[in-house]
Amino acid sequence: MKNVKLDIAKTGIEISADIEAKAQTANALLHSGKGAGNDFLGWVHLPSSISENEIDAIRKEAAKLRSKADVVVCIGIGGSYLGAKAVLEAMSDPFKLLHKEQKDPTVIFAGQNISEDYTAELLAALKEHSIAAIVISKSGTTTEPAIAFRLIKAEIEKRYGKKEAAERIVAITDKARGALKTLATQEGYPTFVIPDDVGGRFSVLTPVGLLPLAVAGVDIAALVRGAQEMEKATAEGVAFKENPAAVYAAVRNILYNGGKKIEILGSYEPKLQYINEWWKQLYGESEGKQGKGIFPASVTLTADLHSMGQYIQDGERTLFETIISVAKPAAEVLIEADGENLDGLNFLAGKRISEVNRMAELGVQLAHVDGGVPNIRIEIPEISESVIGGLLYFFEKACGISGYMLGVNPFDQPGVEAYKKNMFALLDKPGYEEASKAIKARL
Ligand SMILES: O=P(O)(O)OC[C@H]1OC(O)[C@H](O)[C@@H](O)[C@@H]1O
Repeated sequence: MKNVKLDIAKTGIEISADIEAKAQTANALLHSGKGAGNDFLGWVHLPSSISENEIDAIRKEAAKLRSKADVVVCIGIGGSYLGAKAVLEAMSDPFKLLHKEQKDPTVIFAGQNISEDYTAELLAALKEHSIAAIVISKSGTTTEPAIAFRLIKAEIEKRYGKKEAAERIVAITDKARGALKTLATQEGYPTFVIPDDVGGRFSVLTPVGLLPLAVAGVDIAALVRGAQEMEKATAEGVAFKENPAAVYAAVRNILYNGGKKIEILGSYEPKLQYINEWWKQLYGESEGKQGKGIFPASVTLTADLHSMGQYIQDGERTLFETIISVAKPAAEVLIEADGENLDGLNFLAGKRISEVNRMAELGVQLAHVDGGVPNIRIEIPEISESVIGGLLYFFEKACGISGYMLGVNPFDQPGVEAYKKNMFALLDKPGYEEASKAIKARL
């Protein structure tokens, strides 16, 4: 697959016929729909099922928000946040806001925490801008985004009136259930549906990811195109060695069973930092259950070599590393010669920054391998919408395969409820009276 080249040579692993067969069976199970959690397999064929009309409808709504607001607040958490955030960061100039001219509205995020300071500073900054909001929640009942939306909705209504608020707020939620659906219907907000059979962490290629990205000026058709190509490249019937998702899942499985319990995803391109965060939810919620699962961690390089490098090189040998390696930077910056050479860097004169970055990457790879950290390399040709779309689907497909190989249902997240019950009990939510008494006694 040209957009995702998987190199497992530095893991030192030979994949046995048995593991290969297990990976192929797991992939076939995703396609047959006979495995655990099979009511959440809508993402498998999602890319190829997105129609031009759907893309057009999303673009149309995005154009409306773009025309009305210079800041669009995107409210959501977990799978209703991380996909859009990840792609937006990957596709954005990190210094965009320093430019005097802004051609696209700024998409910012809320509802991904319950920090009073974050909320206060956000509301204060919004005062200086025309605003709109996209509120996203599959269940329609998640506390963090609901609180943020209550405040942003009030701000929009106060400024523009209720009628205009319905032109500036878009809801993305379940087709029928949940408080957000009821509210959106009552207030007359335009609404996009998150399909029943697509779980939050697999929803980046639904309006959940696509609408905020279209508002920000990201080419969503290219994103989807890249995912469609990857859907084909990882389909059932593709030979194991040709299917990067199956190979990645198989190698992870072997490493895990050999005692490597922590996977560190990293990249030498800081723009990909939130791809790591999106990936952590995808793999953490899908695999971390029944006392099992690789713990997904991440680093941004080379920054974290100066903080986590020591541990990775020399700490507990329970780690392996997966590096997303970008073959071609979009820009070119040369290191110049300096007459005085006081910093001693003239040996780098005439080289591109990316050459130094590449040598850092290759040097680190060998050092970590020598230190007992197997290294998986995922090479992508560039950071573009279609490549990122392919990368997202690659990780999703590999996650489904990997979860089935591990023997868990990769599509539920029962463990997430425990903290919610405690929080509601502590906040005296109606219906939690008994739990409230019990938990307060434990404080
Ligand atoms: O989209 P929502 O229903 O608001 O859910 C947002 C997030 O909340 C959770 O508690 C789940 O663990 C996540 O899987 C989900 O993505």
